[in-house]
Amino acid sequence: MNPSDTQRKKVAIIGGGLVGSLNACFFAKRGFVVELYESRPDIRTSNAIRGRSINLALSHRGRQALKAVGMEDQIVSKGIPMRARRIHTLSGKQYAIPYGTKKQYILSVDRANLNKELLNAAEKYPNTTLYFGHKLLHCNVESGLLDFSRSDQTRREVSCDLIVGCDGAFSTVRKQFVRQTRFNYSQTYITHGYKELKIPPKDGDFAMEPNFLHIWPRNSFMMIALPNMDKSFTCTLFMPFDDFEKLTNGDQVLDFFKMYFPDAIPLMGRQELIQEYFLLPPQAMISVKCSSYHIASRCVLMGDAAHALVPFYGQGMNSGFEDCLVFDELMEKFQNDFSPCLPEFSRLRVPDDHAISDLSMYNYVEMRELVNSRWFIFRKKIFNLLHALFPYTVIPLYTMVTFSRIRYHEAVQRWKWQDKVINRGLFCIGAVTALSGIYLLRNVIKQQTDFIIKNMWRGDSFKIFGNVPRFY
Ligand SMILES: Cc1cc2nc3c(=O)[nH]c(=O)nc-3n(C[C@H](O)[C@H](O)[C@H](O)COP(=O)(O)OP(=O)(O)OC[C@H]3O[C@@H](n4cnc5c(N)ncnc54)[C@H](O)[C@@H]3O)c2cc1C
Ligand SMILES: COc1ccc2c(c1)CN(c1nc(C(=O)N(C)c3cc(Cl)c(F)cc3C(=O)O)c(Cl)s1)C2
Repeated sequence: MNPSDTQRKKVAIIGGGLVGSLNACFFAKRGFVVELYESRPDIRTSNAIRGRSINLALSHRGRQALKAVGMEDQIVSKGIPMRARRIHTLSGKQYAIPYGTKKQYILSVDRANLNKELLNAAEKYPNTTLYFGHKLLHCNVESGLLDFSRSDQTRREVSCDLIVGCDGAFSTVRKQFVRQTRFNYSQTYITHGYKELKIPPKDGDFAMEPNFLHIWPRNSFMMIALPNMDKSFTCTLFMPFDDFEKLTNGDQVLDFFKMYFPDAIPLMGRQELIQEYFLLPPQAMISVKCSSYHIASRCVLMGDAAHALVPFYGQGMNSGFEDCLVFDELMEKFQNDFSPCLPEFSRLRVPDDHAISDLSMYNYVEMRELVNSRWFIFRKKIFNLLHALFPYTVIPLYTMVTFSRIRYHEAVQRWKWQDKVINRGLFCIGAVTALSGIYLLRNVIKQQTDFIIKNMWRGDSFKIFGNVPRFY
């Protein structure tokens, strides 16, 4: 399709969150007429109480998408590198587990600032218009008609050539897919919730080492902390709702933190901890999977609207950003023709997003229960040793996920293959060791037996048992 055609095509992006605002940049850059509709007020001007300075981990996939619209340097410059995990043990001992080489680090970025910068970037394109206070009520995919309710309670109907649903985990656009034949959908609320707490700066500086993702793993629950540009940390406490419900007053919260996160109390401040803790109820986490992501050549889902992940791999935004990048790569391949592009996007992206969804759920278990088990730590050490010896053959799963654009489902396949080889290798090493031990033991027993028989025959019993007093 030639450029003039794109200028006649209108793309309606539903949702002005992280993925919707990035998508607006991609489509505007291609010359389409872009209209972005966001139900909330403009976060750049509204005096909405700046909630927690919620931050996110930005990694390679997300950075590549930002790079494609010329935003990577601008966003990275406002991120804080995290070069390793810093594990806080119950005893107060801390140790670091590097993410990899000096070049392999993730970035802690401020969610609200990232969203504002992407909206500003989208708005700079003359062919882009942003509408806030526009909540999509219904969309007719066949006709391309969109029905909005506006903040002044009036209605507005809009038509477009392509609907891009970036309206998050509880997507209204996705609701239109349910009536499509062979559309599969599943959602799971996990039994854990999360609360966000804050570690303020101490004497004008970070209260902990800044260039780390801090983790307090405690089996059935855990807490993590990411650094902010204002030298504070945003802590996220993940715990079963049942356990949150047991902490109903300040004393119980303090006793809980004294028991499990004693080093965090002086950093947070006792009163501030209690105040922050009861500011909001624990938030739920949902995993959404669906397929396919498109309807004909008229509608496509991206980001959490297509695949909301539990956050235990830090890939929700990164995978949503990669959705935008993959779609743009396909638009390039198919010269902006929606007809081949949309089905190919679903064919490529559904297996990958389902793979990272499963991985995130698997990690939800692994990070809590296995991280303290000796076998788990032993295998991690073996894996890291093999990776050091064979860096291009044995690659840790999180390295493929976080520091490459290896397709998510291919990373899982490779990890399963590596895991099988290592397990077999460990089994063989174990078996050889056991057999060698048995063989050596057999020889020793045989020698001892021969020695005993030979000397008993000759009556020299003390040689057999050393200077044992003779009672007979
Ligand atoms: C605790 C936690 C930690 C996380 N940490 C990370 C991390 O470290 N790294 C990472 O990559 N990801 C992380 N994520 C995931 C990340 O936050 C999401 O994947 C990302 O925000 C998804 O962006 P989105 O634009 O698809 O959806 P959203 O951010 O949900 O945006 C959807 C937008 O659509 C709007 N909208 C909804 N309905 C309508 C409608 N009917 N009409 C108009 N507008 C509508 C909403 O107002 C919203 O602005 C985390 C998530 C959680 C919960
Ligand atoms: C703001 O709220 C949140 C909430 C959860 C996360 C993040 C930000 C950022 N997250 C990242 N996870 C990985 C990862 O690959 N794994 C396996 C990990 C998984 C867990 Cl749960 C963890 F605690 C550490 C690692 C780790 O390896 O450091 C990254 Cl790499 S970044 C999880």
